[in-house]
Amino acid sequence: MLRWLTAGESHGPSLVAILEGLPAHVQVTSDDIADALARRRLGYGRGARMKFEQDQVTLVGGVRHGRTQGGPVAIQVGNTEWPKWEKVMSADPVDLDELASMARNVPLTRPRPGHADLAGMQKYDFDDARPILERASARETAARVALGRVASNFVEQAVGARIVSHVIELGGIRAPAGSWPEPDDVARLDDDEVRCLDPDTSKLMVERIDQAHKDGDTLGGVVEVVVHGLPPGLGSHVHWDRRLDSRLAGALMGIQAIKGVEVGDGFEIAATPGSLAHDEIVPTPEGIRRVSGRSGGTEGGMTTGEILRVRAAMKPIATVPRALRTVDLATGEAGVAHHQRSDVCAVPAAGIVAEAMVALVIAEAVLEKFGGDSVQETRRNAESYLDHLRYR
Ligand SMILES: Cc1cc2nc3c(=O)[nH]c(=O)nc-3n(C[C@H](O)[C@H](O)[C@H](O)COP(=O)(O)O)c2cc1C
Ligand SMILES: C=C(O[C@@H]1CC(C(=O)O)=C[C@@H](OP(=O)(O)O)[C@H]1O)C(=O)O
Repeated sequence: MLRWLTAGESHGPSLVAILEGLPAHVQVTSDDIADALARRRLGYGRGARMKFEQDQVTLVGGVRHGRTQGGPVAIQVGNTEWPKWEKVMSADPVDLDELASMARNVPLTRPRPGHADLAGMQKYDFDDARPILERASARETAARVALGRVASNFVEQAVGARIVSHVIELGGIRAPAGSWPEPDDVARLDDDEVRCLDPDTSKLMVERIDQAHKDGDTLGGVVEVVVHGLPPGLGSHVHWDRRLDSRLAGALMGIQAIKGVEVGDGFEIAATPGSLAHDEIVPTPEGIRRVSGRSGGTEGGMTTGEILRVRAAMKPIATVPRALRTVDLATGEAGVAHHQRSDVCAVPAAGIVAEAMVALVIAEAVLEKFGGDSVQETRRNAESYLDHLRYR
């Protein structure tokens, strides 16, 4: 069983993440993880914080000389902004008079519609949104991306599968259907890119972000994760919680601000007649193949061996500069939501987080199917399964 956990706050000293259950000999370095984190930071539309804050990666357990050892992998992602927040976010008690005088510590009592502020304050009994937003913040996704990189190295080394993503919709602008990124399309973005494959659509998306920025507004969109090279038979039809599509949907929905998930052509398939909705199966010189990929590479909750494709819809950022109506919980009066700064759009970053979540789910499914205490054992088991497949 693969288990993982993250801890840490947005303005804390660091995030920490643990991945338990991975075989030995998975090759991974702190540079690999730093590279994945750099991909998450970039993309047009992110706020000022992405420019000055740095992620500092330390592999603190489970890896020796660039290979996992079979024990839990522990990763720390330090935050270079910590010194500015040391008092406000101190784990130990601090002088309350000094704290009260700090601008950074003004109690946040005007909860933002769309963020975790109000429900969290009600549930956890706080009169300040700070303790809620610190953990709700998508800063935590840096820890998931760090784990996702370890998981995707394992998946690639065990079964040869590669995970990539792209932006297919942003601010209501949709990329032309039908093109998917290739396994090597994992380059970092330039500052003015949105990770959409179509250059003309990219340009329109960037303009849309500029317009939203000018208007004091924020944007959402849709990302698609594509996995190349999976064997058939990961996941299972036999029980709801073993279906791979169900597990992928849960993992993607667990990303901050994701409000919808599709597998393959998802909702569009619901409006298509059955004669056109499914992926017909044909014999080819290379073996049994599907002529199309509408199902997104799963049937019966199992991978089909074709390209896996899942989508996640991200709502617009909740910290809207043109602030939304709320209630000031300190006075009970109507007011507008607190706002200091925010991303205008974080859809390209969400794609990288989605890759990480998919990597963790696939890594778990690979281990369930093939087992192995070393990555070479997993690989042998996977090769043997493929060699003995009755229908290929
Ligand atoms: C990569 C990424 C960056 C985000 N940046 C912001 C941000 O700058 N401001 C904001 O209000 N929400 C941001 N969010 C979304 C909030 O974290 C999210 O809306 C909040 O935690 C409430 O959770 P929910 O939207 O799932 O209900 C971001 C989400 C992601 C995935
Ligand atoms: C720090 C990150 O994202 C943050 C996620 C986030 C939120 O509310 O989710 C709000 C913003 O932080 P702040 O309110 O401090 O400007 C983002 O910058 C990150 O992705 O590393």
